[in-house]
Amino acid sequence: MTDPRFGAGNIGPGEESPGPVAFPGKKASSRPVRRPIAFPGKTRSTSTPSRSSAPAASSAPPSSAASPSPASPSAAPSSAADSALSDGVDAPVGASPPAEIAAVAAEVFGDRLGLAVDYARLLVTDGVVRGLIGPREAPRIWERHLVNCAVVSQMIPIGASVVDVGSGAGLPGIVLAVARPDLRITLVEPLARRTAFLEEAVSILGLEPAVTVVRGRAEDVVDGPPAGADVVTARAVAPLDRLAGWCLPLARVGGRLLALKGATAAEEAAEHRDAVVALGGSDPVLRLCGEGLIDPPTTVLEVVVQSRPKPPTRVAGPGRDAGGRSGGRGTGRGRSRRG
Ligand SMILES: C[S@@+](CC[C@H](N)C(=O)[O-])C[C@H]1O[C@@H](n2cnc3c(N)ncnc32)[C@H](O)[C@@H]1O
Repeated sequence: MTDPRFGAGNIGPGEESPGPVAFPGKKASSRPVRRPIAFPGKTRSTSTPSRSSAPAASSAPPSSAASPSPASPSAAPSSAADSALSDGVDAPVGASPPAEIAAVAAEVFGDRLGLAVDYARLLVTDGVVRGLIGPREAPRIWERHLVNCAVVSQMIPIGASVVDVGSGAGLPGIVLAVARPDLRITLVEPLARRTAFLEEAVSILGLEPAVTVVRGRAEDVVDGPPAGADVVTARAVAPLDRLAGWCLPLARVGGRLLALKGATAAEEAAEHRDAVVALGGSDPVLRLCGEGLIDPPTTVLEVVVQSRPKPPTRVAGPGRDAGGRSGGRGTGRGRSRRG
């Protein structure tokens, strides 16, 4: 079944090679790029909220905390953006999409824009207060984080199961869950302080039961519920070789790792190609997401699982058993780790 929001060209999770998924009103723009890419300087100005008061300092829940209220499905994107922008004048910096990115935010989040606003508000209030997001990120939360992550949704088939490794404050996992209610998403994060925030965010935003939070390291949860995923995502977690060692075992054969990378992605792909292939992955392919929407587009290294990867190598040491496990069976709930 296809979701009209993401274009008729989308395929089901059982198929091997995903066609790019179009955003409403956009033709699909993801394409393989096998050479290093020159990244142009940003032409969009970093976001200056059109309305703001003081820097985020409140831990107040979002306006629609108990029952998120996405913009009306019938509303046109521009209407949704206008509605999101029409919060009270005391809205914290970054809570609403700044004017220069409002139309793009409306396009990528569609009728879930209101929910995205609720999540942005959580990030720039609680997320900043609790040290999960740097205060300097608040004014650019939409451009650098929310939209930047949401455009990766064009590479994820309808109804897919997704594991987001190293979610931190929910990037890209919660963003994808907000943009794509058809996905089943497991957020894997080892640090207690972060999983506490993730669990609260999932509850506040009403993302259950589609989103599950698992506390643990990716290499330790491989025998648990996240395994066998259609797609594994990771952003700013580790170099590609290490990431492949952790993430490929979490995906089914034919499933994919989507590693959100920066400007040196092509070099990283070349450097770690042999290690990735030795782990059972394909040649990494560099893809650009959100072309025509954001500048620069989001850079993703895509690795398809070709054969069942060997279990991750674990090193015995303090706090780890002979198999290298850091304890428990992966969910890690209840164990005390530095958060
Ligand atoms: C730099 S943060 C990035 C967080 C988020 N993905 C983002 O883009 O904002 C890296 C995250 O990876 C987590 N992490 C580190 N090693 C991990 C592992 N082996 N398995 C799962 N998560 C891990 C860290 O706890 C941290 O939350």
